[in-house]
Amino acid sequence: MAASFIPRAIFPTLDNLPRSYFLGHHKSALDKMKRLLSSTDLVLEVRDYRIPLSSRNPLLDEAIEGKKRIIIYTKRDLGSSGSKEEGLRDDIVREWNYPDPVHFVSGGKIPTLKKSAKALISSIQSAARDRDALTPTTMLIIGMPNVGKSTLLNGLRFQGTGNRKKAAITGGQPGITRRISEVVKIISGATEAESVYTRDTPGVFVPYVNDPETMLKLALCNCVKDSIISPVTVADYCLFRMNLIDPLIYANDYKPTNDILELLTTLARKLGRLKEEGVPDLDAAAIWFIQAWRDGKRGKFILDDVSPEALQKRIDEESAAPPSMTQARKIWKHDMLQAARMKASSSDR
Ligand SMILES: Nc1nc2c(ncn2[C@@H]2O[C@H](COP(=O)(O)OP(=O)(O)OP(=O)(O)O)[C@@H](O)[C@H]2O)c(=O)[nH]1
Repeated sequence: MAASFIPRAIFPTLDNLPRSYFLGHHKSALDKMKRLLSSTDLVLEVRDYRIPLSSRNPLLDEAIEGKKRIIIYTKRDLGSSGSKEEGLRDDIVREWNYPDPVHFVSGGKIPTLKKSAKALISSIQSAARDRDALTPTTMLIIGMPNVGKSTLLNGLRFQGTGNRKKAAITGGQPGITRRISEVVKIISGATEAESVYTRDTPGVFVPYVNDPETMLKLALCNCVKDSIISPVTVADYCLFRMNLIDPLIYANDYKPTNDILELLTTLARKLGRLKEEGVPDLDAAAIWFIQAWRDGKRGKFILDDVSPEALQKRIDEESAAPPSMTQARKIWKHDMLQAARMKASSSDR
């Protein structure tokens, strides 16, 4: 770390930050998912490796209670720097989820996903064999928005059937999948009873996020649309986290700093992202800065605390008077109105 630079120890509290992203199609997908569960043998719950706690969804936990589940942490390639401690960290995540099997996968593209999907396929086959049934196994792939559900489905299908054609549409923004898909064969068994079929589902967000920092982590990992929280705020959070690891991560863009506006102004000029009369476009520079981290080009690190106590701490926080689903929808509408007003007043200036 640069000798004279002292990173911020805490990030400023942001009381006005939107804390919900619970859309109409999230609610209808959840309702339909619940109806499908009676004919589902196995659930694959997908979470983001960089936010193993924040990408859990208690709503989904509640909906699938009693169902056999395998938990998959995707995007390991974006959160893993290859250090020795990571093995211990992964063990803690496994313990959090015991007795559900846990897999860590890497790769937004089929060839890279192929390797990590192999162990997962064995785990699915083992769960399918345990059913000891004469009919094929049916699964649902569920999780928060943009965690990589559709990508995983395509990768599993290639690994399990040899079919490379995409069965599910994927994309870099949350909400690409809007409806529960038809069933797709992902494992061809020696007999039909040994085959496995799955449905892809739209990402479902939590109704309300108690802790503003959790909302920032979800936004930084792109589980929330970029239009919901100001990109400058998300970039500032990204800078804060980079500084705690090593400010040299962004040495290509700027010298070590705690001042996001200074950094984005320089970056906007460097990238040629200028508005009328040469005014630096800070939002455009912020999105570029965030995206570089999301793509693994500005440091690979995780955002949640992974310690044996962290899961229980999170559950305790979540149980502190959660709003009802109706209240959550109201909060969401209020947050959106507020954000639109702030946007309108800043463009008037
Ligand atoms: N680097 C990397 N990228 C991944 C991985 N898994 C998925 N992605 C990328 O993450 C983005 C989101 O993937 P999707 O599969 O569309 O996510 P989803 O969960 O289906 O998204 P929703 O439509 O919101 O439900 C895409 O750009 C993928 O290429 C991974 O393991 N590593």
